[in-house]
Amino acid sequence: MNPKEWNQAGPSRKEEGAFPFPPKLQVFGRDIQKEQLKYHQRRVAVEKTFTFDSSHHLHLYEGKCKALHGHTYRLTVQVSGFVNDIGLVVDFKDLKAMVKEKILVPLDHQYLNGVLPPMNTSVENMIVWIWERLEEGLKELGSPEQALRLESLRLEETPTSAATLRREWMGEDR
Ligand SMILES: Nc1nc2c(c(=O)[nH]1)N=C([C@H](O)[C@H](O)COP(=O)(O)OP(=O)(O)OP(=O)(O)O)CN2
Repeated sequence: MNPKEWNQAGPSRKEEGAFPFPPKLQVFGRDIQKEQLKYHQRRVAVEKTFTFDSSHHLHLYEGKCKALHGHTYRLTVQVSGFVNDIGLVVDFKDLKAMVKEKILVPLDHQYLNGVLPPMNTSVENMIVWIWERLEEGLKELGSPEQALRLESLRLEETPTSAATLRREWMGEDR
């Protein structure tokens, strides 16, 4: 039985080994209208994780990290906002392009002490620099009504060591 015949057979088919198949595919404009694509008017957060490989070393630090070494960093970016007409806060594809331009291109396969502003290249310092860059990049995404904002970042240096930054902390002086 081909898929078309199966569709016509509908859900009443009860043969041995049969599996449920949608009786018909939803057709835009007939079964669902544009106004229905946006289900709610709530703020929702989406997350995407990226990796980049970089070398670095720490100053005034007694331990193995004072020597030049490398990490595969994992960066998780959380963005919140109101969904657009088709039910997306931000297209993951657009978020990826922005993070690539602002963070991955400058940092991936680079010597962090050489490409970041003068600072110790700890995850605590790096995550604030990353926040500033992403907040700038987010201005180019979404519409004003969506009110997109960066909610949190997590930067993992190793599988067991990470820093977290939250939006509310960026407003704190100490
Ligand atoms: N608070 C911080 N401490 C350390 C940082 C940092 O950014 N912030 N960075 C380092 C080093 O870069 C080091 O590579 C990572 O440290 P560590 O977690 O100790 O690495 P290990 O591979 O030894 O991790 P284990 O899972 O414990 O083996 C040092 N400190």
